[in-house]
Amino acid sequence: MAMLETHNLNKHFGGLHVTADVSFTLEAGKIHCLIGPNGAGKSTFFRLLLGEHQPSSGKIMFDGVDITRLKPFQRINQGMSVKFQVPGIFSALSVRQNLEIALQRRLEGAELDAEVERLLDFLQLKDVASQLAGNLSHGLKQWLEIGMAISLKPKLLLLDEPTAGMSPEETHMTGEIVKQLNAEGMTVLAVEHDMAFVRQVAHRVSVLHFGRIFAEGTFAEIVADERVAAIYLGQSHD
Ligand SMILES: Nc1ncnc2c1ncn2[C@@H]1O[C@H](COP(=O)(O)OP(=O)(O)OP(=O)(O)O)[C@@H](O)[C@H]1O
Repeated sequence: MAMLETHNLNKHFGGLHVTADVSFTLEAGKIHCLIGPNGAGKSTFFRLLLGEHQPSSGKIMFDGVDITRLKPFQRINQGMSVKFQVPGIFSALSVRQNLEIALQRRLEGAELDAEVERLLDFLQLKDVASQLAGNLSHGLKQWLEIGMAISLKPKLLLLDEPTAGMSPEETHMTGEIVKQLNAEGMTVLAVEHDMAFVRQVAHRVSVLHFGRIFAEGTFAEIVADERVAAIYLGQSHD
């Protein structure tokens, strides 16, 4: 079953055709990675899914509902959640307080406390629970962000370059977090440059190029595809 589908999605910025006729399916229960060279249109496609951009034409279905014209908050209410690269945490509050605030929309009392502890443990944030979120290392901040993004138990978690700026160890740990969330039932779509992460987590990979889906398959199929290698030649991958 499809968790998310786009049908002939298009986005123009003036004369620039940035999302070009994208028909994309994200199967429920999968981890799907979206890759592509710089400027391929990954961020724009992501923002169309979130409702931060309106498509010029086409349709977006989320868990059987047409969300094409829904506002971002309405999509969140339907069970979509996003972790951006830009921090959305409260720097002047402790790690624990950040999680409490995020979870308060869903839980209270002993259930809230138990879930805060569970997330601190799961995200390896127990030792820094009383530190100010603003003082965390880059990697720990990203995991706190993931904790906040999953606080409403979304059906679909969207991750925008979740491992940007991370060490290989932090990248690996992020992959393990994502795999565990997926094992518990969450569908995940990640825009990612780091191929080690993509190899670690992706059930399926889509390659965007000039705003179109250029290739799609398993990680092994994508890395073996000479056409995909060719579009990356001469590019720095961040
Ligand atoms: N708001 C906008 N107005 C005009 N052009 C835009 C806008 N947003 C994106 N673009 C253009 O659309 C193209 C695709 O950009 P986008 O950021 O979606 O690519 P990307 O694949 O996410 O790139 P990167 O990997 O470098 O972040 C670029 O040429 C960009 O300049």
